[in-house]
Amino acid sequence: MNAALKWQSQPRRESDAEQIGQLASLCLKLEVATYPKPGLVSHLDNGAHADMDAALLYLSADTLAPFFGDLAAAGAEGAGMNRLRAIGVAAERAMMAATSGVNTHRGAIFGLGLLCAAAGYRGALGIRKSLGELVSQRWGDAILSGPVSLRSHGSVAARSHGAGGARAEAAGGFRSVYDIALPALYAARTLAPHDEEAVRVQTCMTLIAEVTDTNLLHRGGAEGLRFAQASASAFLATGGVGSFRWRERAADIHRAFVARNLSPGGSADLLAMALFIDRMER
Ligand SMILES: CC(C)(COP(=O)(O)OP(=O)(O)OC[C@H]1O[C@@H](n2cnc3c(N)ncnc32)[C@H](O[C@H]2O[C@H](COP(=O)(O)OP(=O)(O)OP(=O)(O)O)[C@@H](O)[C@H]2O)[C@@H]1O)[C@@H](O)C(=O)NCCC(=O)NCCS
Ligand SMILES: Nc1ncnc2[nH]cnc12
Repeated sequence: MNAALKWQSQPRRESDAEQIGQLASLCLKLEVATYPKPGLVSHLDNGAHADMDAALLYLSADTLAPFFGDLAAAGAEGAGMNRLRAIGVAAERAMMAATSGVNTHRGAIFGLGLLCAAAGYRGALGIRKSLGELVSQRWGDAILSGPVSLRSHGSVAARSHGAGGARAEAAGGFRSVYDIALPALYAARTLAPHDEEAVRVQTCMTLIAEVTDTNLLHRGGAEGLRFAQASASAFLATGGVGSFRWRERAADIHRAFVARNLSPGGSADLLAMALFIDRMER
């Protein structure tokens, strides 16, 4: 792995907004520096994306670091959802300007941004609750009653298929991260000790197998989502990253997603959020 992507020191005081922002940005980069992730962009190829590559995702992650810091600072000051939303919208605008209009991290700005706000809030109050629980308790109602874009790919897919997407995930306290991703990540550290990239692949596959990812619905409909979930489940059922030649099998699945133009962008975001929570709640 690139030396620049190694963990720096953990935020010393959880209220240190700038460090929280840097950590969030680093988690986005670690997600990118993970191969094979089915259909997704990595440092090795662009997956099912004609308009994105790893350099663009790293640039996007760098652009977002100060906004994540601002969200942590706002959380520490007890900000309500309106203020967080204004910072989130400014971050989306900065991302679009930096990427010349490519949606690299809209979902991650939302989820990771709320977790940064919760980290700031938790540090300021000096309490020990989980970040997901804090997001749900402090901002959950406002997240669900806030404005919804009727035209976004996600909201169209959500309406057609009854999926909750990024909003329901956050309002519910990120159950996909706490109940799916983190247990997979901890178990993978036993399956593949000393190989954090393998740990991230196993966590990503587990998320794809279990989450209703609105990007998969948008690109492949219900059939695309079923194919993606079945492929990831089969990888896990035959030993995942603990099995012989797992890299080849994961790369085969990656190619099958690319051939079908499937990309689980929501699962990529949830992987980055799991890495963030793993560091912050250790
Ligand atoms: C709440 C918003 C995020 C609006 O969301 P939207 O209405 O679009 O609804 P969702 O589908 O729910 O999700 C948006 C993004 O979240 C990621 N995602 C998908 N499924 C899930 C899930 N189950 N749980 C959590 N997160 C999920 C996903 O983002 C990633 O994929 C994007 C790239 O994918 P790509 O395939 O390129 O997609 P497109 O560009 O759409 O299509 P193509 O043209 O390429 O085919 C990338 O963004 C990843 O991050 C979903 O896309 C939000 O916008 C909002 O309300 N914002 C306001 C700001 C705010 O309130 N902030 C709060 C404080 S920070
Ligand atoms: N690695 C990745 N590939 C494609 N879309 C993404 N959105 C967030 N991370 C992504």
